[in-house]
Amino acid sequence: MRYISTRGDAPSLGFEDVLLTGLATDGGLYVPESLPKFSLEEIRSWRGLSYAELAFKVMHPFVDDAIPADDFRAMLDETYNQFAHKAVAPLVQLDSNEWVMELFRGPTLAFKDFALQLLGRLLDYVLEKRKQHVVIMGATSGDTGSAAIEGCRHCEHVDIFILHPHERVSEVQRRQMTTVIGDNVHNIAVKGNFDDCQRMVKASFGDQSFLKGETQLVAVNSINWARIMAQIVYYFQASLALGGPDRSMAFSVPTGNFGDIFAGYLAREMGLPISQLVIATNRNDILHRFMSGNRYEKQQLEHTLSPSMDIMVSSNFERLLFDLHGRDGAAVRDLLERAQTEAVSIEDYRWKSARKLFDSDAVDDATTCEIIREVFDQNEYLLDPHTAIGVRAARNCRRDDSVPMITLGTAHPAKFPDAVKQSGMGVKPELPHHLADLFEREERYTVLDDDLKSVQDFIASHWKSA
Ligand SMILES: Cc1ncc(COP(=O)(O)O)c(C=O)c1O
Ligand SMILES: N[C@@H](CCOP(=O)(O)O)C(=O)O
Repeated sequence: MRYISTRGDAPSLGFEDVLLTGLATDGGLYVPESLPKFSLEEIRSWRGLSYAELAFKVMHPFVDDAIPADDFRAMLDETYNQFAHKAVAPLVQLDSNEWVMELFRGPTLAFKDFALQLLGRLLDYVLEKRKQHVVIMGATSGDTGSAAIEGCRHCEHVDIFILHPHERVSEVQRRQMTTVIGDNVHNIAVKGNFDDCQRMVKASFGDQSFLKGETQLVAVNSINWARIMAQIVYYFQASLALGGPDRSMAFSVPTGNFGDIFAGYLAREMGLPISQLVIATNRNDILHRFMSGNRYEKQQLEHTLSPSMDIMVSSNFERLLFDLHGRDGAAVRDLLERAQTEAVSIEDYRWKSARKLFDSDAVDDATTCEIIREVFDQNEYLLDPHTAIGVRAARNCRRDDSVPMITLGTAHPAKFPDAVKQSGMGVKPELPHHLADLFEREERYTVLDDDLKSVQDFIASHWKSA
């Protein structure tokens, strides 16, 4: 399997190199040159497989011969055996034909564990083979950071630097990152927002001279293809559990960086019958505005009760635009360069083809609280604010009641006790046992200005060999 850039002007890479990359040299994102396609018969034959076995079927074509099949299987077993539920991604029914897929049963309580616990193992494997050291640089609005740290903290050949927006993540999220004390773990609180953090990460991938050629950067954000690849699997899992592929499914996806929903789009392209994908955003609704009116226009980023989705520049939207433009990298580059400074649209027929599959909704904080209360009253089931946005959008956008509607439950409510409290809920979501003493643990992090040079100087002077 070869991977090509969405901007059409970077060398194609194999899986191992794509794993060790962030942005392509032309500033684009890597995507598979062609997607594996599965027949309904083949998908049907996967009924009854364990999550790890299913993950192997779905992901192996992407990994190809870069990792021997038995080694890859062992990594998948290890990764998904550490989840707290036997089903790994259990489904909870809210109403007739309405479901939440709980993606928060991994060690750091968010969907990021599905890819990042695997990514840590993949990196360890490849770096050990190459005897190579790398510096991981990632941006987080709260969840990627802790999952990446958990996934990579034991990697011998890695230093990990995670940038989070200072005072803009929940206290639980911050502590999940900053209480992991290790010589190779570095948390930076940036006086800015998530977009500022992500901008610095991308700029650093574009020019790595601050590392003086002594090591290289690797991405843990969903700009790294391996993240998207691992997130495709649970769409197959949910569908198979509810009668797929012999019936079509709809998914509602709490969306920020557009990685999770792009994985759903790929599952469909690979042959899984999906009739609807709902983009569920908070007030930072650039994607909803684009889907409703074909106008892609950045606005001021707002702080909401769903902080992990406080994102304006959704990296993976570029991967969808690439497909919408017939994989014309030059057209994508031109569009995104213009989008830096002005509102942009795409040709009507391209936009309409996106609209055939994607619906969208934007949910404000008051409505988020309302839906948390409503679902708790009806089902005695506590939603986190991100999942609540997904449930609300699912209900608003549903096209066909006979099609199962599955909302991706992207985080555990215990990560956001303040939002739960603001919803007027009398219940306090408990942290699971392994995090019960989180508030007593020592924290370590460095606060820096929103300044690229300060961040790069910090990294240059703190990675192991520096
Ligand atoms: C809890 C939660 N829900 C939803 C999202 C949005 O996912 P994506 O960025 O893949 O669109 C994120 C962060 O990305 C998240 O942490
Ligand atoms: N919500 C994310 C933001 C980063 O998204 P990613 O999927 O590209 O890593 C977070 O919690 O950090």
